[in-house]
Amino acid sequence: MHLEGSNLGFRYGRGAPWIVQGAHISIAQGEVVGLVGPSGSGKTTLARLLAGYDLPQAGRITCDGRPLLPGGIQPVQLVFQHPEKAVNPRWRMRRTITEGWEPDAGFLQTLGIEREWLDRYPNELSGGELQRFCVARALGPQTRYLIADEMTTMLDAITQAQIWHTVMDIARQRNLGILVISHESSLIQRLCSRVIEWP
Ligand SMILES: Nc1ncnc2c1ncn2[C@@H]1O[C@H](COP(=O)(O)OP(=O)(O)OP(=O)(O)O)[C@@H](O)[C@H]1O
Repeated sequence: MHLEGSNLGFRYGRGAPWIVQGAHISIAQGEVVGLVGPSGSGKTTLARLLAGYDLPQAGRITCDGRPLLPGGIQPVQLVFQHPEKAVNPRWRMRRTITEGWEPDAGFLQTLGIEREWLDRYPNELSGGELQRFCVARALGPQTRYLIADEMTTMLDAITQAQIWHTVMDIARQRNLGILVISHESSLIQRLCSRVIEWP
């Protein structure tokens, strides 16, 4: 069982330079893989392809042997650096969190989400509080692979450690594959059993 991209090619429009070209990547179920590389080299672009946000113009992506399907609940979930861009500002957090699945109180507690935050709007939460919701939302029962693109970069060290501790626990229990994209080499070393140098 793998999340796999083969011979991937992607560019932002015809005539634009190829950002991803001839790329192969494979993440096994249960594996935690780091992806490191210079700024602007296409890591987020690759993450978006692997999560089905954009379609590659060349190559193919499979998740546990099957192509990613548009719409519906996705087995590959992507969490970005900026949670405020990933939520609907007009929805209270209860609606955002239950859009894809209904985590119980115990699950929310493991991510340090307080019950009264559910009635707030995104702009009434700190970045770290909001990112906990984005992480919770991404960890529904259908999730097989998580792509963490600078997921905790903007958080303080304690919050970062708490979130990763919980995510790694859940990943172990459910045998999730994780791709960790980060410029923080200490984080990558701590979490990952394998590191891909990009491009
Ligand atoms: N929507 C877009 N339209 C056009 N070009 C884009 C778009 N998004 C990204 N790019 C360009 O694609 C290239 C790769 O960007 P990407 O965000 O994938 O890099 P990255 O490796 O994740 O960078 P960083 O480490 O700084 O986050 C950059 O040159 C960027 O300017």
